[in-house]
Amino acid sequence: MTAHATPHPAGHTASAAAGRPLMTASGVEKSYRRGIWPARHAQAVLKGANLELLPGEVVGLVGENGSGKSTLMKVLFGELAPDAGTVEHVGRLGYCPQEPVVYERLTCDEHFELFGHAYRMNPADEHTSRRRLYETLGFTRYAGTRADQLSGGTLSKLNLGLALLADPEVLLLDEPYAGFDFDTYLRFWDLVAERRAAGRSVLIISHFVVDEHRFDRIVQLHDGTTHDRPPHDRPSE
Ligand SMILES: Nc1ncnc2c1ncn2[C@@H]1O[C@H](COP(=O)(O)OP(=O)(O)OP(=O)(O)O)[C@@H](O)[C@H]1O
Repeated sequence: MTAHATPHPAGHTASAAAGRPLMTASGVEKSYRRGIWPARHAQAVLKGANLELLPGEVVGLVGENGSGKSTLMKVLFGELAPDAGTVEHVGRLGYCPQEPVVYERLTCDEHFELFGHAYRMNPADEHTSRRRLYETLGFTRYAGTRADQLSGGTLSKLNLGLALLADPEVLLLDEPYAGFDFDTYLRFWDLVAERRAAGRSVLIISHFVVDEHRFDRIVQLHDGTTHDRPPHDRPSE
């Protein structure tokens, strides 16, 4: 369950109103141990990555396969501890991992109920949010279906819905729309636009150049460090 959210510390709204970053990562380093003895070695994936997410910003995280995008996102969410560096955030975090983390035997409704409890939402708010997510993402008819009987695309909708349930200040999405049909894909971007308008921050790992105009800013991960993508590398709109 912690794959999708963290509790809600006090004082989050004041910071968003002041326009201070909702998330700041500085000097993040992370290595993985690889191989078996005597060839065991550490592979440095992040070598001082920095990231700042401001209220109302939708930021794209790009980089070639294996550059460390998912690793950075896991560190931002707190699923992985960095070897060095700091990550701070304000308010609630929503996280949509690349591989859906769900309970096979629970229905979609039961997932929302469970996550609503974990977020300490009151049941009426949870129901309203759940209904809206079913409608927006188009999977109301699967409310009573168990996760192990869902198609890949519907599972992705549930994964995203759980990350959005509690209206998090910071939303971290790891390739969230890979399995979506075109209508859902467009509705996904409507949801993202709503979050921007509400002063929330969204970080999205994306491989699609055609989506780059939808971001306010693009951060590229290369050789373990983050770089702002220069405007001239962006496609014309
Ligand atoms: N748990 C792990 N143990 C060891 N190595 C790992 C682990 N997770 C990732 N790696 C390695 O770290 C590097 C970065 O992986 P990561 O998944 O963060 O990259 P990515 O940019 O998200 O890739 P992609 O675009 O293919 O999704 C890769 O070389 C990968 O093999």
